[in-house]
Amino acid sequence: MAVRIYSLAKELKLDSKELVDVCARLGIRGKGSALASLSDEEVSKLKEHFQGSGTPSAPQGTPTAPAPERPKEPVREGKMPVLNTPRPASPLAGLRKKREEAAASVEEPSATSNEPHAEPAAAPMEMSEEGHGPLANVMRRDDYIGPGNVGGKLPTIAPGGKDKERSRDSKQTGSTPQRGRPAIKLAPIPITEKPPSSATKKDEAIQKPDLRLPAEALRPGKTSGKPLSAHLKRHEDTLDAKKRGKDKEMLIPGEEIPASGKGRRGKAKGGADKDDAPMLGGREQRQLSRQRHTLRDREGSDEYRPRRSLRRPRRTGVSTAAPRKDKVSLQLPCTVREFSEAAGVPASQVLRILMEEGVMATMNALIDDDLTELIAAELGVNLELKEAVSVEDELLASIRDRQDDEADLVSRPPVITFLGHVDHGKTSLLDRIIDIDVVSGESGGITQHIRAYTIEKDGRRISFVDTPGHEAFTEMRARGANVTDIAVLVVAADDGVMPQTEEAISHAQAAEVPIVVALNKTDLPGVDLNRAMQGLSTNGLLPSEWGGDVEVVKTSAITGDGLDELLDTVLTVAELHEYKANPNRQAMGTCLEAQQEPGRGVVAKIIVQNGTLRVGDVIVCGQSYGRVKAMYDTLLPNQRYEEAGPSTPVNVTGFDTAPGAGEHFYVLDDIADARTIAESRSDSHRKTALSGGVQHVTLETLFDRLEGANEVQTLNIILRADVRGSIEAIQKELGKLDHPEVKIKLLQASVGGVTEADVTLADASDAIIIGFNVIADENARALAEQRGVQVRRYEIIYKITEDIKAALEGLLKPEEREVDLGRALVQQTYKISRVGTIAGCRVLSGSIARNGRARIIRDNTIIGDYPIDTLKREKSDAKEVREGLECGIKLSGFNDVKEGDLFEVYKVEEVGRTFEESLES
Ligand SMILES: Nc1nc2c(ncn2[C@@H]2O[C@H](COP(=O)(O)OP(=O)(O)OP(=O)(O)O)[C@@H](O)[C@H]2O)c(=O)[nH]1
Repeated sequence: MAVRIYSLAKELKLDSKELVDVCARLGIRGKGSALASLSDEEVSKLKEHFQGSGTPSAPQGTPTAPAPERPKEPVREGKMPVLNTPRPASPLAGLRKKREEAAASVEEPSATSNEPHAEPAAAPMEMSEEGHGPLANVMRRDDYIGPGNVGGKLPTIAPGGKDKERSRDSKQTGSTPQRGRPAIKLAPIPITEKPPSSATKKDEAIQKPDLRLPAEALRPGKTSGKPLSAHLKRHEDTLDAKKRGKDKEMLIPGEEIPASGKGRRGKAKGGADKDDAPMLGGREQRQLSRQRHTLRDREGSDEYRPRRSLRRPRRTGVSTAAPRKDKVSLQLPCTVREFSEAAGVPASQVLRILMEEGVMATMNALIDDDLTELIAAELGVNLELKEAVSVEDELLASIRDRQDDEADLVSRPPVITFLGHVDHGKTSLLDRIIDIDVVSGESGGITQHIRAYTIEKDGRRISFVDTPGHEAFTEMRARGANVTDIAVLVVAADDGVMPQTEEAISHAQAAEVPIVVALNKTDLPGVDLNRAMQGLSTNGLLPSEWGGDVEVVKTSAITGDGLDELLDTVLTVAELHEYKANPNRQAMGTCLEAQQEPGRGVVAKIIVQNGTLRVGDVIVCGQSYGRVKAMYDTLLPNQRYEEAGPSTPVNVTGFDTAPGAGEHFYVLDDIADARTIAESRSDSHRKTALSGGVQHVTLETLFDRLEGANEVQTLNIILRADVRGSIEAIQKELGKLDHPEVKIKLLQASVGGVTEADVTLADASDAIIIGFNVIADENARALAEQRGVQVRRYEIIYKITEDIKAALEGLLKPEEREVDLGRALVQQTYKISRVGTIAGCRVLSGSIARNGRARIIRDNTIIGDYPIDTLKREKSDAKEVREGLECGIKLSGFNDVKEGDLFEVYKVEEVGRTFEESLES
């Protein structure tokens, strides 16, 4: 089983990129990305490598000795002020001066690497005389505890005293015990690095303390959290108070004054001396002097107000970024923005990882499951997937999943669709059937636009859905609407089974509906019914009169022969299948088509599949919703109905917009719910469209589909080949492929080029198309691209099975890729002696390049593949000739070019691997 590099990296606790590098070093080729897969052999090789190198975290083969364990210190919880170096202009100028003096008098610390930051930082604050300086009360708070003694005894180092803790420490480390140091109280610092060994400590040069006082430490606020700023604030107030006189103390509104006389007030009253002044400097000092000035001017006046507004509000500096999370709960697929918000990492970081993987994305781009996993692995985030629960799921699940009681179920009319080759008589037969009904007086005039109607035969009702062809029938299936219960395959007795008959059979079989054959035009003289029956047998429909299980009814739309029998047969098949529904529930069904009609608004032709639809019902269908205003008969435009039961087609008005053909409709209780569902669908539809639409299975993605799937999967294939012999040979080869987890189902195998119908069928059945020695026509190619259907071309039979086998094992490696350049039609040929045949061509699409190769297509079949020898445009050599222009092409080694031949020009190139391709590498 292949394993992705990033998964293995995760397992080995390595960086994906590191593992990619190791792959390169070990000679494991083609693993340029963390998404690349590794075979079992490669995985073992890598694991062996890491085992050999001692530890996976040292892929270079240099095992690192584990750092000595330092006894764990309990870290106090809560906010830790990070100490940053103050700026010169800060009001701490005086303080800094004192600190420097203190630093000079204090011996350089020889503590461990995580200590010097905090220890000296606190020192200056304690440098006030006898520990009674302005900071003393702040720093004496229990919040500040010396390192190495957190949670234990406060390691107070009194000036001139002996610090027992430190002496002990010094003995251990071999450094000189320190004496006469000022009292130092330190805040605990979370330990982020392992301390160096004692040996390292000895050798380590004594460093100057790195003093950092953070902005937070200087900011005013609640005194408990910001000691320095609180101190400064108090200091200013002291000065103010002093200036205003002993008895006149100005209180700043909102400012708290400590009740205790030991605080700043006590000090102020005790006489703030001039030594306090240098504690302030820079901007604050200037502001203060201005304030004092004003105070002096206004003292005693009534309009006096403290000049608080002179101080600029300081920025809080609070980060608004979401905190980074270790575990992320996400619903996939998600956008870059959603991932970044959920994980609390900057989107730019996510985009950078994507870029490193060669994926250029934007904030709103959807990232698929694998990439999301990769990003999570790169960021060390644990990804937890949430089940997608849409509004629709919540509201409609109960309706959809509601199982009807057996007792509530009643028989419903079967829904019949007529399929078959063009001009074999589908419309004529249906017209005739309705004529019968008209004759019986049960239905009125026939409108040719009607595509769904119900008739009665011997008191039993039958509903017909007259889709224009099997493609429309399949189109409906592609949208998940299998409205048809029984398919009537119309085969003209004179023509027999034709290409479109074969297609129709495939479509009906893929839909897994019973087929009844109407062998039509039996009135024609000299028709060979046996030949038609033979054709049906060859295509897997063995007539019942030949011992098979397919009912073949001989009909004539002209004479009306066999029509009753056809209807009887259909009703019998329906009885066998027991189509039932519960008319006593809210209606659900499918929209067949919808259009905007002048005067009536949106008119949707719908078929009720279960329940009963009534006028006034709230209805939601795809991205449309509304209340049923009126219901009309599908044959008689003015015939109104109040309700429509199961299997009844009706024209409905009341939708806000025209729902799409094939969309399911549901009746809800609340119009607000209907609106919510319609809007949420419209949103998700837009999202899907932006992310490139639905992706069908491809041989490259087949393996991914199999991974993690519990049930046996089916790989649906539509085969097109040049001759029937090829089909038989390929069928035989495919039959040999036996995989426990995958069943290969050949939905259709026919001769000729790939058509739009094939693509529609592949779209509806999630199939891949294999073209053997044939190509896809222009429309089919465009449709396949639009629908995301894979069309693979082969010229060697065993290569097909080889590729499928490789795809099943997840090892399909397209090293070379054919890039289609353009197509040119041969309009004239010129034979030039000693040169050969020159084809005068017109470029139909794309462009023709001189370094390309051309496949020669004659009658939809590839007859050869040759490199372009010469490309001329108006007598001069050309490198490239674009669409719409004429040119002369001489092929190397092929002179039998004929007018009407098509050159399909392509080039083979080693393409830089796209994401999908890299999945299988
Ligand atoms: N002799 C004879 N002619 C028939 C019969 N059924 C249909 N036709 C003729 O065959 C032609 C094609 O019939 P349609 O009913 O249009 O065939 P279709 O299969 O609906 O054709 P498309 O809708 O184009 O796919 C018409 O000229 C019909 O008159 C039949 O049973 N006998």
